[in-house]
Amino acid sequence: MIDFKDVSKVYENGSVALSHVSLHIGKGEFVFVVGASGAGKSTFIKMLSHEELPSQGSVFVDGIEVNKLPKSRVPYLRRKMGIVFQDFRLLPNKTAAENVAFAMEVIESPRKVIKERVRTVLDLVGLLSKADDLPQNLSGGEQQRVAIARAIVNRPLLLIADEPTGNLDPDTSKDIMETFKKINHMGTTVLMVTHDKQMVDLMNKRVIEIVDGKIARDEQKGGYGDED
Ligand SMILES: Nc1ncnc2c1ncn2[C@@H]1O[C@H](COP(=O)(O)OP(=O)(O)OP(=O)(O)O)[C@@H](O)[C@H]1O
Repeated sequence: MIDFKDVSKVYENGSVALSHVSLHIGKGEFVFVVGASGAGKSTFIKMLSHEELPSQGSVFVDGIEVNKLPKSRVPYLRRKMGIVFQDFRLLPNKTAAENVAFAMEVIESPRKVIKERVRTVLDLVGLLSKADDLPQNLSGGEQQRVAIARAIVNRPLLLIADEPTGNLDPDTSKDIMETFKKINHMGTTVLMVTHDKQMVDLMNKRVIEIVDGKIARDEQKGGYGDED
């Protein structure tokens, strides 16, 4: 699903964000990416969506060599992934259902399919009863559920989450994590950047730790580690 082959990233100002990273993530895995602030986690994720390109090495997603992809094919690559952010990023003047539907409208899905699929994913994340509510009338956890529904509505192979529980309390975070687990069990590969030690320790999944742009640890059924 994901392959990094000796990937380094040096930004224009000389910051070394990734240094000789090689790894493989298989289809259907659930992987946490942890590490201190500035370690290179966001850069790692940006390599997958072609938001940043490596200075050296190759990045493969579902057989596509991302670093060689022409700009015109980037939307095709991005359709393979759904992304969830810490700050939800919902459209404030659209309801929960409309926010989710929007992700299908932009790829011109037929209206009937949109209607059915939006209901299915809102049901999956447990928010069908709030389909017609605006984000401002939803709790943080509910807003994040809408964001997750939006990220999966086009059935991506890969779900990327960048600090998805960063703004949520521990109980809500636990519920959100259960939702990711459910989506993973349905076959979607999940890659999650987090500082949430409690969640990583609880989930008992693969943990990749980045320190100063290098993979310092790659452990199956790992914990968060010592640093905070
Ligand atoms: N656009 C950029 N231009 C220059 N340097 C950058 C850029 N983006 C990141 N960096 C640098 O690259 C290094 C890795 O940054 P990155 O954002 O990937 O870390 P991170 O682990 O995601 O941090 P955080 O947990 O704080 O989000 C840092 O030294 C950062 O200052």
